[in-house]
Amino acid sequence: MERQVQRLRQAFRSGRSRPLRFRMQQLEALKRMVQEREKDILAAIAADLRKSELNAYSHEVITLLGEIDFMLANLPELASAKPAKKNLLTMLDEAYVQPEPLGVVLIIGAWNYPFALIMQPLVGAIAAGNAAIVKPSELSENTAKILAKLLPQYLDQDLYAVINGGVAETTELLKQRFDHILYTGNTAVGKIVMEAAAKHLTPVTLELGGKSPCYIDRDCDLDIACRRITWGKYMNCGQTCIAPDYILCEASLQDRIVQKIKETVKDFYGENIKDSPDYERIINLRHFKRLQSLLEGQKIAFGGETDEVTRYIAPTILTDVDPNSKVMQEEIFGPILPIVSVKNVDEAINFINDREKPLALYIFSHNNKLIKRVIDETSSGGVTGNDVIMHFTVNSLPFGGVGASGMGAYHGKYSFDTFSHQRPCLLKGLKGESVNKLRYPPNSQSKVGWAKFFLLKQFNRGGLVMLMLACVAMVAAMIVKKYQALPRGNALLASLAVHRLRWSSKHS
Ligand SMILES: NC(=O)C1=CN([C@@H]2O[C@H](COP(=O)(O)OP(=O)(O)OC[C@H]3O[C@@H](n4cnc5c(N)ncnc54)[C@H](O)[C@@H]3O)[C@@H](O)[C@H]2O)C=CC1
Ligand SMILES: CCCCCCCCCC(=O)O
Repeated sequence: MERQVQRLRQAFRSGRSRPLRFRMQQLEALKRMVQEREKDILAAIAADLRKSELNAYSHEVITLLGEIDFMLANLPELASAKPAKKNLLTMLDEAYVQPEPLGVVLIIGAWNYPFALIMQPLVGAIAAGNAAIVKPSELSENTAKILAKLLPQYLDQDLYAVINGGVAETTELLKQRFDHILYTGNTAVGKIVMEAAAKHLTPVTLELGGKSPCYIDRDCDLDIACRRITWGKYMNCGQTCIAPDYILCEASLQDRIVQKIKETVKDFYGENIKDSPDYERIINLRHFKRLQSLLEGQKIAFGGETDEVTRYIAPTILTDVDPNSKVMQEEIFGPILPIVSVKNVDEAINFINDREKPLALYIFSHNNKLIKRVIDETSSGGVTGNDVIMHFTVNSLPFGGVGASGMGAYHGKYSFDTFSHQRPCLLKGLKGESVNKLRYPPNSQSKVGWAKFFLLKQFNRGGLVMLMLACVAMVAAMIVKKYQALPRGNALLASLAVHRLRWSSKHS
């Protein structure tokens, strides 16, 4: 592994990944891979999650293609140097921020959207000019295999590599030095990743999980709210990091919500949910058993059927759920939807704030003021009002967690920034020592006064024009005085002193 990382580092040092043309070619190749090998990719996802090819395409390919197109269209602007505002001391210099690639980055993906969670960060890493190693989840083994097979066929093999394996291989990989790590997965492993990264002072983006609450206000169209919640909760069999984890609502709404979700489930998946091509399965037996144990002792208002052989768990609703019960202590990550009663929105806000900051927060209401209030008085990775999941699809919004749900963000411009260093550049000439004298020792009260003037004085547009005119006048005066042997710097300082005196009298 060490040799592999070294190989990538050498390729990165050759500078090959930096030119925009190269980055665009690699992104085009990635797009071609998705288009030409679509059938193989969808089949692998289908095999891992028992997902229909149509759903695999909708869940994992569409947003990825959007992300690649975004980068192709915006890369020249994203990668360009941005001029920076200057102060009086650097007025004649060049100041700009130049995004630069970080080096060799590591992307560790989770199994629940096994293709997108590797590919979408990879788009950002390539766009920003890095070399990258990707480590797909071993639990979604078919997608892991297809990634290892296809990526080397389409991408530069010295700069981009796939490493497959489980805990042992990832542990070994994490011993290597990377320039950034983007990890997607559970919080416990997130801590392991951060600890390993700390040994090399490697910055991390942690895309973690959590319990994303969904508050339904009394003043709301329940039909629409329940349809959207049913979609977001049961897609991918509830194995979505931003799925609404539980519902908070007034007790009087509970039965109507159950009824409406029940009807929607029938609309979406038919009478026999097991036969629906749109209803997935739990990834493995360990997660299946974990989910089964969350049902113990609960009041099941709908669903609850399970089948261990096929790892099927029916869309399930739990009512009158005790906030202290197990199902409310951990992220559910399955098709189980608890409803917890609260008296009003104040209690809902307190309920949310009493717990770890979630990855997503959903609020359903006709009342926009109430939605804004809940946003203002809580914290979460992201928010969607009157819908679920959809903020994930807007690539002008940063996607990521806060607090226990993660750190850093990606998607669109934010992916580019995550994998870049914003390098401040100030290019000065070798002239102007007479002014520089002011910052060289020995220091004096007068020099401090000048430093304050040069570094703190703010000019508005009019002031700037006046200063320019003053400078032109000074240069003219210096030419005239050239023969009087007055040092240039002194003439300049003499004129600026007028400005400084006026300014100092206001700021002393
Ligand atoms: N914020 C986000 O964008 C997303 C977050 N998630 C969260 O991920 C969780 C589900 O994923 P997991 O079950 O964790 O996926 P997982 O079991 O696939 O693990 C994630 C990655 O960590 C590696 N890993 C596992 N144990 C490790 C260890 N001891 N040391 C080093 N590496 C190790 C795995 O090989 C895998 O590549 C949920 O909490 C979910 O909310 C899932 C998808 C997206
Ligand atoms: C149009 C719907 C697209 C849904 C994609 C949802 C991905 C959620 C993130 C995750 O859990 O990895």
